[in-house]
Amino acid sequence: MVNSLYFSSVKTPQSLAPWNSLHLRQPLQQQQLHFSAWVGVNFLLPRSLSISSTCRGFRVECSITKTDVLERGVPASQNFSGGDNQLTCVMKFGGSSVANAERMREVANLICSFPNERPVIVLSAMGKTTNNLLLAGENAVSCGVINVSCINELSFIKDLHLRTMDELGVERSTIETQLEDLEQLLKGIAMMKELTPRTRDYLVSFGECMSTRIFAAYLNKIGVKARQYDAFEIGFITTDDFTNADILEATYPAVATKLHDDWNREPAIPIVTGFLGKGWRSGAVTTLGRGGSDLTATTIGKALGLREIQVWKDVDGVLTCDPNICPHAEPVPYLTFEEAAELAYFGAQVLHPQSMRPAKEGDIPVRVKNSYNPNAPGTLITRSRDMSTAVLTSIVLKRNVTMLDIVSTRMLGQFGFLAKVFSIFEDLGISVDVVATSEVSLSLTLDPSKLWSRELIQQASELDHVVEELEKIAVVNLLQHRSIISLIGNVQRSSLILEKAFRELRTNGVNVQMISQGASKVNISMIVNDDEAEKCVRALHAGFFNGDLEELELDSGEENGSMSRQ
Ligand SMILES: Nc1ncnc2c1ncn2[C@@H]1O[C@H](COP(=O)(O)OP(=O)(O)O)[C@@H](O)[C@H]1O
Ligand SMILES: N[C@@H](CC(=O)OP(=O)(O)O)C(=O)O
Repeated sequence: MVNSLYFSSVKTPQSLAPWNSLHLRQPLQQQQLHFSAWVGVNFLLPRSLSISSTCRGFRVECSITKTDVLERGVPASQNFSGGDNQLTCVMKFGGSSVANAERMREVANLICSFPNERPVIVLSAMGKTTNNLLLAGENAVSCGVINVSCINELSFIKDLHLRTMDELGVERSTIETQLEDLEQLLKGIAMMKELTPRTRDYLVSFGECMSTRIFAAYLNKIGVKARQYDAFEIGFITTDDFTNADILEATYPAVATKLHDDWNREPAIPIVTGFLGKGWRSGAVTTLGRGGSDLTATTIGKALGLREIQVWKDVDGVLTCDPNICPHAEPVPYLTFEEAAELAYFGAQVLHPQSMRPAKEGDIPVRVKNSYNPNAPGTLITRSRDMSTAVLTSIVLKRNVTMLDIVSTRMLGQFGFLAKVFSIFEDLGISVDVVATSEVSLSLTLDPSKLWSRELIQQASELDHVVEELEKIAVVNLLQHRSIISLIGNVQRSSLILEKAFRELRTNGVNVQMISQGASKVNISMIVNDDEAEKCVRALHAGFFNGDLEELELDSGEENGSMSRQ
């Protein structure tokens, strides 16, 4: 018996729109609206409904009236952005920006240096705390209960947080409960000799829960009114995919209502934990995948309909390449949501892969800035940009990818081959990154983040299972330790990009094993061996960003693309 429902997406005859956009942007033409929705948290009861189960949970078909939408739905985003005294932007500060007391002081000064902003602040865990929590958990599995308090990483985490509070003049009691609970949890892990993905998420949540409490206490101490929030308590509702959960639509109205109501009751800068959510079925703490605080920030931006989302990092914006591979990589001043999403998806650590989606849906500009160098202009990510002079924007490397070569055992002209292959991946719940096909053969790479969110043993057996299933219809070659090099740029200049890229790779004696031009038209992906990938990226970067593109352009006779719009 289902007695509480949330309508995550609303299907009108015209479009599929997020729930709060319906209030704001879609005129309600009809008296009766028909909905297709996921069951979630308590929100609204429909007039009629039918429920069927699907692979991801329940699917609900229902209808409610226009009056229900207007009277019982959440307030529209316009309520949050319209007033003179409302919240204006999100500022997200990553672990590197709040790594110690000095950094927290600088971030507080930075926030105060924008007196016209009324920001929502999203914080990650301090410095490398998430990594240390994970290591502490892994050590707890084998160290025995009595040795838990001696785990090095636990001592490091305690010292860092206690020292930070002392240096900031914040009461140690601010995170007393969290430190006690953390040690208790590690003892529990030691007792069980097991660290499940669910426990792992609860364990790492202590990082963000502590950093936000300390920072909010510090702001209050210096006279800036602030209020701390745990994301899982204010409506961040996710799937139950521990360690890599997806945000559900229920989040937007819930978060907007909570932050908006509290602000209106008594204005205080909200300090929200990044990275965390609450699984809708389990009710347990979930995480959004590594680097997930960016997604928290863009989700809040969309939920509240804010003017801008700022993500503050330790680099001068999105760069032409990972600076750890190419130290001379330069900031990219402008990107479209589409370019930024491809870049993040194909491995640029600077942005979380899913973080552009809410910003794009809400059409809210994202600014990537450097908290160590606030005067640097950073990168502005928007719906469209001038592409008239753009060739290549950035080069991205994704390592340790698994590639499959699949050749049909049937004759040429056999239909349904690709459909069969992809239905095997669908059944096994494995997503595919890059694909290249001919009529009887197919090369593809598997999304490592989805694969790696599972237990190692499970991963290996899943790969075996994939191969076993595919071998019923094809000859399969499993190739591991490959890398995807993605060239993100103006694909209206693709011939120029390819000509230049292959010239550089040939000069370096590299053989490309597969190539694919994304349908999104901003990405050309090439697969090479892991051990030659960095060399290739450096050669490509030198060729495109320090090289003589003009010389090539004169020969190419290609038309310049003008404006990219999604
Ligand atoms: N294309 C890129 N542009 C900028 N930074 C990149 C890029 N690729 C990788 N990085 C790395 O991403 C880091 C910033 O991301 P991240 O560590 O998640 O920041 P934060 O913890 O501050 O949110 C940089 O220090 C840099 O080493
Ligand atoms: N602390 C989490 C979430 C996060 O977003 O961190 P950062 O902003 O420092 O990348 C992590 O390390 O994954």
